[in-house]
Amino acid sequence: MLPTNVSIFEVGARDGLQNEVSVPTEAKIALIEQLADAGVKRIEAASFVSPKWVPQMADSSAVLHGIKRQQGVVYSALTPNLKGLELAIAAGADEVAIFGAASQSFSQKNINCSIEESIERFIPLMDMAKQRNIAVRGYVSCVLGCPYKGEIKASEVARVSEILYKMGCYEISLGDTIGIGTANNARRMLETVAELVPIDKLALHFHDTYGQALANIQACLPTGISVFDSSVAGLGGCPYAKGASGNLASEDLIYMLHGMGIDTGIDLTKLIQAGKNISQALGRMSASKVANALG
Ligand SMILES: CC(C)(COP(=O)([O-])OP(=O)([O-])OC[C@H]1O[C@@H](n2cnc3c(N)ncnc32)[C@H](O)[C@@H]1OP(=O)([O-])[O-])[C@@H](O)C(=O)NCCC(=O)NCCSC(=O)C[C@@](C)(O)CC(=O)[O-]
Repeated sequence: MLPTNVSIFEVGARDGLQNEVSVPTEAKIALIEQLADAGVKRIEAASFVSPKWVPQMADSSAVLHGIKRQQGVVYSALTPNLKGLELAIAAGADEVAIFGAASQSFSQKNINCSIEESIERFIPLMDMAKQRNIAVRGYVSCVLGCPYKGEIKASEVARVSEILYKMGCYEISLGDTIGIGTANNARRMLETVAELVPIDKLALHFHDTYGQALANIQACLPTGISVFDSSVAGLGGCPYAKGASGNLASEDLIYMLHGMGIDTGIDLTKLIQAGKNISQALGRMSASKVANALG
């Protein structure tokens, strides 16, 4: 059975803008406020990682301090370690996310340590988050393939996901970092992970590099999965996955879901405008087909 409503986790301001030319802090703040105005309830707004690694996110504290917050909206931030968590708390993040990978090579390139070392690094972060009552989301990258290693076993994705879940992450977002998956293997991977982590604790985070993200989501919907990450205007990519395009465009996802009678609580017209505004600030066309067709 298909869900009647789903939750959209908007990652454009983080996953999107981390891989675009730097945009002014004011433009990031305007984007986040416009997303909230469009009815988006979960917004990844910042990333407290090393500014040497990802300079585009160096103004994360100013972004979180600068936004006018809307009640009922959760503003989240990426945190790779304890230092990141401390900075995120000081900036007023409502929740944070840790990020691991199902590929050793990607883990090394992205966070400079092995999968096992990353888990060790997350332990004090999880302890402090618990003490401070901050919810933690977990990402697993490379769930359908790795830019360095190639094929990734679904059993490895399930293993890492279960570890993050058991450590206390309230939700595990499964990242097809390079957008390489196709419908049948996306569904098989999800079903394998769901043997170890309840389906209502999982989210899908599909990049659209090969134009497969919508088809993959549609193939996964009958499993009962109901949380999807997407990026307004299809912003972004991943700095440690060369050639990866942005996440699935939120406008395209919402158009499809509404067309299927699945509610998201998001005003598509306002969302398209938010996407147009940030695309303009970046000096490029939106990567959303729906935004371009309706605009
Ligand atoms: C994890 C580290 C920090 C390890 O980096 P490292 O160099 O191994 O760490 P370190 O502990 O030796 O620290 C090096 C320097 O960074 C500083 N530092 C250390 N931590 C922080 C922090 N939190 N905030 C600010 N500064 C920090 C630290 O203070 C030190 O500064 P220095 O003494 O040289 O001046 C680094 O590898 C890093 O920042 N990586 C982040 C890479 C990244 O952001 N990737 C993109 C996000 S993941 C993604 O997009 C995938 C996802 C989630 O969307 C899902 C998908 O699509 O698959």
